Amino acid sequence: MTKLVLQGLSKTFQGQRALHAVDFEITPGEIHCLLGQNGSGKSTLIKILAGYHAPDPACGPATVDGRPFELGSAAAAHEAGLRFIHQDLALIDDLSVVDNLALGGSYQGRFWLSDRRERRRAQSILSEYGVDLDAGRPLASLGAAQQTMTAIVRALHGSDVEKGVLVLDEPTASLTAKDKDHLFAMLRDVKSRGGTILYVTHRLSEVFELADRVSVLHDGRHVATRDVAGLDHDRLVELILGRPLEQLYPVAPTPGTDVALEIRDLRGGLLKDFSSTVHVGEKVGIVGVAGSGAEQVLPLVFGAEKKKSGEVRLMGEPVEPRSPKDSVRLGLAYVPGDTKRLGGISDWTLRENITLPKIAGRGPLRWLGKRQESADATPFLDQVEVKPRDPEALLSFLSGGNKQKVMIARWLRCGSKVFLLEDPTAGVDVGAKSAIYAALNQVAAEGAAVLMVTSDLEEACGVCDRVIVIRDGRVAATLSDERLSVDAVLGEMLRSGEPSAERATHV
Ligand SMILES: Nc1ncnc2c1ncn2[C@@H]1O[C@H](COP(=O)(O)OP(=O)(O)OP(=O)(O)O)[C@@H](O)[C@H]1O
Repeated sequence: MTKLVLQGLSKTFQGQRALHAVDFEITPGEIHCLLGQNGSGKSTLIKILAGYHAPDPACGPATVDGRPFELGSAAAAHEAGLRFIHQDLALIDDLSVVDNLALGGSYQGRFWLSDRRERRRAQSILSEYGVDLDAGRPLASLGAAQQTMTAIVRALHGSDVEKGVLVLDEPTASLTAKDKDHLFAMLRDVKSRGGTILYVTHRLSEVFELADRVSVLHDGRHVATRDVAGLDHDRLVELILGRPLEQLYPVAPTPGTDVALEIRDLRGGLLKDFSSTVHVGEKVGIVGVAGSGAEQVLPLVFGAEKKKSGEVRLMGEPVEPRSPKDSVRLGLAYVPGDTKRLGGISDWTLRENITLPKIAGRGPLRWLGKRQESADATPFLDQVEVKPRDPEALLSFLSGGNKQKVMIARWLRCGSKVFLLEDPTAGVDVGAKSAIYAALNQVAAEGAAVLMVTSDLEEACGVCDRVIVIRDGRVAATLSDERLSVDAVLGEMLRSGEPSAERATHV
């Protein structure tokens, strides 16, 4: 019995094969994970299914429940019962949640639209799925996690997902642990009603938590399909990388004692009070559920958002960055979580994107030479394993994870004193994650301080010397050494009530 079958699926972009004759099938009622390194072709496969890309000519037939459907046609995919949550969510920033939920479906009013009625209806749809969100808010004003939940509700609502296939491309990349649990409960519910799910992720713990089977792509080829029950973590990593991975978290240098970054009584947005210090060579993590204020710390420190009060000192000197340009000059590097909106420039080359914050001219007139810029950018592309390794490639042609690696490479090149990173490895494959952690160790060993907000608690505990938990806008706990574990961090994140000043351990 098969639900979805693809045969001999190929896709070529400008002479580059992204998929090579992929045969792939899913059985009804299963949760099937599609895995592979960055650039291995997962999103391309999904975009062909969704009708966003046409496949190469002469591909074999695709079927759902034995019935052929036309690949490369959005209407045919919808008709066949396929529903999608894409990596970029496919929502419209300028519209409200109400209007985004109506996209591709319909409003309630048949002859005229009543804003109040549509809003009430959208609000009740959100609460039906347990999503606590004001439906009237413009999408652009929501955090990444809330946007993802909006896209998920839109895909689930009003479609007989149990009859078709629900396809999710890295839905948890910007979700906190609590949102992820919420999403998984929704997916298990879909499965219990007979639904079939195709799920792309780089978080291998999710595979063991959720999936029945996995399929692995490598350089556009289908290399394996396995039952999850017969796999362990190392074997799965080996299937994805084509080699064993020695160590995901490389041994870190011991932090120094000098203070690199000091933050005192920082307030702004949802953040009510945040104080901490980060030492030279230290890596400090910040975690919190969505809406806790954790996501606000780095933009406030960097000057990307205006703080209400508080002081930031860099190497002992008070700094008051008025603009991101100011912050860069002062030695702060910032990789925002939402790199789609705040990161690179899509129609620029990798060379231009990497050299953007600090353009190095040569000679007395500071001439900019393409060749010199390329030579300057390439070692950083290599350090975090960007594919393609071509400084002249356009950013828009890179896979999601490779775009993220370019943003990291950009800041590694700047030789910054303090790195402010939001979900630095979101969407990055397990091999490249290890390369990014090694690069962070290297900048730390050279004396930089790292402050990172992450939704991946294993990463927080594996990479950071110390993890600060934010709850209700305040520091609830700081965990390090033997007190630092995923369970302890999660426990502090989910504890109810505002943290009291006495309980919070400020360091
Ligand atoms: N529109 C495009 N134009 C040119 N090349 C593209 C385009 N989209 C994808 N590619 C290339 O196709 C290959 C597969 O990319 P794809 O996005 O499918 O990878 P992926 O497995 O989803 O990666 P990730 O895990 O990073 O999301 C990559 O080499 C990518 O650079």
